[in-house]
Amino acid sequence: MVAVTATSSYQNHTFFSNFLSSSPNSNLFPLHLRCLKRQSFTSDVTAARIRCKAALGSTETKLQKKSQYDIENLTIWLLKQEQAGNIDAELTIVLSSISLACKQIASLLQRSSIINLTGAHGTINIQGEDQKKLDVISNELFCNCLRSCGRTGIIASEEEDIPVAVEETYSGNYIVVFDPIDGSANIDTSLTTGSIFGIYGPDEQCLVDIDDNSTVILSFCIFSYLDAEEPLVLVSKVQNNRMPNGDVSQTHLDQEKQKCITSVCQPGSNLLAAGYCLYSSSVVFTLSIGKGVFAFTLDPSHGEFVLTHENIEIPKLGKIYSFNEGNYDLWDEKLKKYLSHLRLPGSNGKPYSGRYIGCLVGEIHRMLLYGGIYGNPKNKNSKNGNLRLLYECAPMSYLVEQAGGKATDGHQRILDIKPEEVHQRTPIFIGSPDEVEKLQTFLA
Ligand SMILES: O=C(COP(=O)(O)O)[C@@H](O)[C@H](O)[C@H](O)COP(=O)(O)O
Ligand SMILES: [Mg+2]
Ligand SMILES: [Mg+2]
Ligand SMILES: [Mg+2]
Repeated sequence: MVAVTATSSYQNHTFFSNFLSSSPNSNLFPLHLRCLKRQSFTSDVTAARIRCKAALGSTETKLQKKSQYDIENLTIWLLKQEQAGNIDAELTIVLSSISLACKQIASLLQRSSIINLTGAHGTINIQGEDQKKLDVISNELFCNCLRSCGRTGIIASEEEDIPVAVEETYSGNYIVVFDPIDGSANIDTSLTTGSIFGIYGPDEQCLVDIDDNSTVILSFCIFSYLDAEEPLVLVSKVQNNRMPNGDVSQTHLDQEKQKCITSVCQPGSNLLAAGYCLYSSSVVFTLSIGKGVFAFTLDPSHGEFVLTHENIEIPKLGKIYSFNEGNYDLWDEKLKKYLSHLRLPGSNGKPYSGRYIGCLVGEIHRMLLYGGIYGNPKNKNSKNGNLRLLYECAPMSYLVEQAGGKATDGHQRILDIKPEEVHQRTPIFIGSPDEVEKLQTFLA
């Protein structure tokens, strides 16, 4: 017998299915997976049967083959990965909550000019960028979904000054880093934008550091967000370090804050999963859990992410380069020579094509499918380029490597760099393996 209590949290179908699957009665899971499959497929299969019957007069042989009617949505895909032991139930829930946030953001972006969500929010983030309204709202949507799912301990976002701990009642183990809207300068012109995310497990070193007598895992921090009226002090599990009146000392809070930052600042090689959602003529949720790259396109008529790109492999070579050439005179000489080389006509009489969207997600999505190279190099005005290591470059490098590509800062693999700060920037060159190698010969 399973009892379900209503909560105020925003939950979707996968959260509920995982509630069932994490039930002590493990028999529920396969049964439930079968139910899910039936629910999702019944109407499509019925429609397929009717159409086949009309067209061919025979249904069976047609339906036994893999056809356009074989639809797999993100929920089913995640549950299958879970059943195969590739991810645990908790990570399934986290990923599902992120996909929910992305659907919400996609919907707002589509209507942004109509519902007054274009333009500036009037605030500046810690990196000195003017925040758009949708930078702020999308950040809240991400935070809300991650909090509601109850499986996230700490989040770090482009739009948050420091990592934020999820309050104890909702807290879980996973650490999620994200850029809620990538390419937000494109919002007001209805051009391509995206969201980027990466998921880490708890940092081992950090756990070892915690006092033995404390039961705290990752829910030790002090920050609040969203609808909380008062800053929440999340210390109830920290039994030690209390002052005589029961309060927690400022020094201790500072230490815990530092531990939160330490937990988040992991190299990309520790990522357990990463992905992006592209908001363009289609909305495409692209994901890796360390076993290849899969992309799911939002079917707006059903509100479902449907598997459309299975096991994406980046072409070894490509004929497109994406650099902001407005910075050309600010680059170093070796890089200029490389760009000049790309602009020379090749043996077929054609040079590389230059394409630049101004949105990392858009550049990477195109590159995963067509190949090529993207660069955001250091320049005379910006010694580390524009992009942030933790929630832009590392998740994208993880995806591109999973698809067979490469990512480097010019000297070392992006995934090997351990961030020292949450908003640290890094130069990046990323793309088809042979293209990145060629660039490295120019930079050597
Ligand atoms: O959109 C981006 C910045 O991210 P943001 O909107 O701040 O999340 C990047 O993806 C841009 O591609 C990049 O910053 C553009 O760099 P420049 O062309 O300005 O050098
Ligand atoms: Mg920004
Ligand atoms: Mg960005
Ligand atoms: Mg952003």
